[in-house]
Order: sequence, then C-alpha cells, then structure tokens
Amino acid sequence: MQLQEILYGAAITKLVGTTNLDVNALVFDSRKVAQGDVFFAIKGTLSDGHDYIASTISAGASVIICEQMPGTLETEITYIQVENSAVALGIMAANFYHNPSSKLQLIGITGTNGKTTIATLLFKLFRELGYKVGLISTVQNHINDDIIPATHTTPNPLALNGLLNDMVNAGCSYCFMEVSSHAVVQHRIEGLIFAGGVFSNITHDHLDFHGTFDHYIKAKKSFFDRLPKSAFALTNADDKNGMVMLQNTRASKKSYALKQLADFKARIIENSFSGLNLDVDGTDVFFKLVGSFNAYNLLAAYGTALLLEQDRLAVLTALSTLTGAEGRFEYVTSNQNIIGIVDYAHTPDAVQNVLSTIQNIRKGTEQVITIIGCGGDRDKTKRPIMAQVACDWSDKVILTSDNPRTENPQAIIEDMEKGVSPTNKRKTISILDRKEAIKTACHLAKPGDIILLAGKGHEKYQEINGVRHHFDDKEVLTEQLNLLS
Ligand SMILES: CC(=O)N[C@H]1[C@@H](OP(=O)(O)OP(=O)(O)OC[C@H]2O[C@@H](n3ccc(=O)[nH]c3=O)[C@H](O)[C@@H]2O)O[C@H](CO)[C@@H](O)[C@@H]1O[C@H](C)C(=O)N[C@@H](C)C(=O)N[C@H](CCC(=O)O)C(=O)O
Ligand SMILES: Nc1ncnc2c1ncn2[C@@H]1O[C@H](COP(=O)(O)OP(=O)(O)OP(=O)(O)O)[C@@H](O)[C@H]1O
Ligand SMILES: N[C@H](CCC[C@H](N)C(=O)O)C(=O)O
Ligand SMILES: [Mg+2]
Repeated sequence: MQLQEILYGAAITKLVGTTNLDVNALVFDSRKVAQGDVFFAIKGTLSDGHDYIASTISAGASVIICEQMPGTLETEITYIQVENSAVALGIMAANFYHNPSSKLQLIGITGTNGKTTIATLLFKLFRELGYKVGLISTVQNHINDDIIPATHTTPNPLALNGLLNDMVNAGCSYCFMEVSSHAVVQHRIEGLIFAGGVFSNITHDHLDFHGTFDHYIKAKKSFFDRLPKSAFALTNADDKNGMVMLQNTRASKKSYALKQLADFKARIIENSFSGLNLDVDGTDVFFKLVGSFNAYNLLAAYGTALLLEQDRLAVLTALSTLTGAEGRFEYVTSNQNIIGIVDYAHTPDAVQNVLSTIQNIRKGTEQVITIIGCGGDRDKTKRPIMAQVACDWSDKVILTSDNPRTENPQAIIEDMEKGVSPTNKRKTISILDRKEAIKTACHLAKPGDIILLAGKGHEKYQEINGVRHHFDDKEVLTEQLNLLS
C-alpha cells in the first residue's frame, strides 16, 4: 500500500523524505519490524519506542513515525513527525484497513464493570435476531460463530482494525466491543467511527494507571466526548457519574435506569438463583441472568437494541433465552448440595454486588465462604477494600493468589490482610496456593453452603512472572466438589 494513502487524517508536524513509496506493514514493536515496514515510536509506561528507531532501520524499516526527530537522519528513510505517535497509529491503522468501522455499526461499551456482559449479551442477541455480528471482548472475540482468542479487553489499533476488517469481509453489519479506560488513554480507539456508546458504571479500579478517580472518570468520559453527532450515547442514569459522561457529547443522549427517570426503565419483580424477573418498560419478562447488577446489564443491552431500531418484543423474547458471559456468576452444585459460584469480580464494587446478590437469594441458614485474591501489577489500593468487602459479606473468607504477575504473591495477600478488621480476623485464613484454597473451602463447606470463587472468572491461566500456567477456577472447583462425594 502507498504511504500517502495511509497518512490521510494524521496530523503531521514535519516531514523528511518521500511519501511516494509502497509500505509493507505498520509496526509499533521494534522486535517485529521487517523490510519495508512503517515503525511507530510510541512512549509507553515502561519504555520509549524512540529508543529503538535505529535498530528498526537496521531491521529494514523504511518509514519512521515519531514525536521527536532523531539527532541524525538516514538519507533513504522517510521520517514523519507527529504530535502523538499513538494517535497517528490509530488513524493510520484505520486507513491501512480501509476504515472498516465505517462499513458496519460499531457500538462501544465502557465502564468499570459489566462491559463483557453487555457486549456478549448484545452479540448473542443480534445473532438470535438473525444478523451477522462481531464481538470484541475480554473473554474472546467473535466473527459470527468463529472464535478469535483475546489478549486484551480492547486490542491495539492494528489488531482492532484487522479484526473489524475481517468482520466486514464476513458480512457483519454490527460489532459490539468493549472499550477499556486503558484503550481510551492509550488511543487504541483513535480513528474508529462509532454508531453508539454505552456506559455501565464507574467505581474504584485502575488507580495505579489513572492516578486519581477524577482522571479515571475523564478517561471514560472522553470516549463519549469523541462520539459523532450521528451516534447515540446511552448511559446508566442510576450511576452517580452516569450523566457526567454525556455532558459534552455531540451524540444523541439516552439513558436507562432502575431508580431514576430514564428512556429505558426496569423494575425488579424477583431475583432468585434461577434468574431475574423484571418489568421492562411495562412488560413482565423472566431472564436467565442472576443478580440485580445484571438487571442493569440486561437493560443496557435492551436499550441499545432499541436504539438500533430492533423490534421491542423480539428483543425481549430473545434476551429472555440468553445466558451471560463465561465465568460471570456461573454456578455448579455438588452431590452434597454445596453451591459453588465462579465470578470475575475483581473490583470492590463487583465483589460487593456478587455477595449482596448471594445474600438476597440465600435462604439464611447456610454459610457463605468466599475465596478471593488480587492481581499483581495492578491497583494496590483496591486490595484491602476487596478483602474488607469479602469479610463484611461472608461467613468465612480465604485470601489467596490471583495472577501475581511480577509481584510477590505473599506481599499481595499482606496488602489484602490490612483491610481485615480485628473482628473479621477470626473468619479469615490466608492460603497462598489457589488450588489449596479451593480445596480447603470445599472441606469447610457443609450441605447447603455457598462457595464464591472470585476474581478470575473465565481465565484459563494463572500468570506468575510472565509465565501463564494452566489454571481454570471452574475446573478446579468442580473437581474438588466432586471429590467430596
Ligand atoms: C499498562 C498497559 O496498558 N500497557 C500496554 C502498553 O504497553 P506499554 O505502554 O507498557 O509499552 P512499553 O513496554 O512501555 O513500550 C512502549 C513502546 O515501545 C515499544 N517497544 C518496547 C520494547 C522494545 O524492545 N521495542 C519496542 O519497540 C512497544 O512496542 C511500545 O510501542 O501497550 C502495549 C501494546 O499495545 C500493551 O500490550 C500493554 O498492555 C499490557 C500487556 C497490559 O497488561 N495492559 C492491561 C493493563 C490492559 O490494557 N488492560 C485493559 C483492560 C483493563 C480492564 O478493563 O480492567 C485492556 O484493554 O486489556
Ligand atoms: N453492571 C454491573 N455492575 C456492577 N458489577 C457488575 C456489573 N456487571 C457485572 N458485574 C460484576 O463485575 C464482574 C465483571 O463483569 P464483566 O466481565 O461483565 O465486566 P467488565 O467491565 O468487562 O470487566 P473488565 O474490566 O475486566 O473487562 C462480574 O463477574 C460481576 O461480579
Ligand atoms: N482487565 C482486568 C482483569 C483483572 C482480572 C484479575 N484476575 C487480575 O488479574 O487482576 C485487569 O487487567 O486489570
Ligand atoms: Mg471485560
């Protein structure tokens, strides 16, 4: 492809060399550069791509996109200076793939919790309604029935536009994608054209990356600020910051709520282990998803479908048949009638929501045993709070490892223990090994008891020092529960 063609829309501040040349691929990692590639020098959280410019030229790069020109310039190379290389990558990746987001209806879902659930519900719903659809999510990506493994909640711009292009080629008319706050700040969604944006909620997470809660709100809000006038922006009016998200958007403002006045309204009639009975805009419907937080997710999916001009009753009928995403409130029952729940709750709010749901639907005499850990190289301030919430809402708590990544797992548990009050200490034990922790919970449980295994949901690995070891919460919990009988 010609360099000129992919530069359209990129804000160039200085150009040295020709733009009249054929380029091979766009690359932002020096270790992957090949002959004829365009290398984007991006300033990251760990290193600065500008430090690798010389090595990419040795590896065959013919074009360098950078924020600062190198001290010495090679004669055969084209150097393009831009204000922000990550923004340029987003725009040029979209051009490279002929702007696939403009050829289908792309809906972005953002918020602390619920993105995967809402995106997955919408994907399944639109498949049920007979459409060709794409999904970009934490668990996995989909192009109709084909599964493409996911590495991030929101992929990098090249992977993202590549996926969207494959969706267009497969005839998809809709794509539902999660938009993480990391993706917004790192400009992974630059150059995409959204037909709609959906906000779920915002609570404590990722303060290691965003610094303050205010910056975290601004990151989410900037997704709505950049939506075009032709799009819709659907927010959760019950969330304290729901309306803030829409303050400066040009998109058409819509809302959903259980408590406030809103364009799409629902009321919980009944919430049990078998599902949710809701009144949705005057229609009584039974859904398979469990927990009041899922009433919000269902309502967000319903509102989005109606804004995409789908038939209301067809939408409600199809939604009522759907299950949620893998690893979200998934439960197994042992022969001894012990209930094991696997859930991806990895924020204080999610842990509280899941445990309060269990509280609301339990009979009262059984114990709730929670197994919980926190991820390494992630927000340290949420650790004591997650432990505290787990203790406040459970009869017994086992603190254990999640994904320690590059941190010492024992130190992560000690951070969590700081949130355990003296009165809660007696119901808490710490077991470093996650499998041992699960085994212990199963031994402690009596018939009728409920075990919540929180934090890793669908994940099929435990990441320790850069190595992903096979670990599947549902598999281990089921195995341990079966060993009891
Ligand atoms: C903190 C974070 O988001 N990091 C992401 C970021 O990496 P980074 O900024 O640390 O990159 P860096 O290592 O500093 O390098 C800067 C630049 O130099 C380049 N480089 C670096 C080394 C080298 O030898 N040569 C070279 O060219 C890199 O390719 C990069 O372009 O950009 C990389 C490329 O896109 C991502 O893979 C990486 O995701 C890491 C692995 C990650 O774990 N991210 C998580 C936190 C994340 O993004 N999570 C959200 C979901 C969160 C949620 O919803 O809960 C997600 O969307 O997945
Ligand atoms: N609407 C909601 N409000 C609060 N908590 C929720 C909501 N939906 C789901 N949760 C809780 O959050 C967990 C994660 O849900 P989900 O995977 O849908 O969120 P996510 O936003 O995609 O998360 P991530 O940021 O990791 O991608 C669930 O397992 C559940 O415990
Ligand atoms: N998208 C989230 C997932 C957290 C899942 C939890 N198991 C952990 O490893 O912290 C993150 O990257 O922060
Ligand atoms: Mg997700």
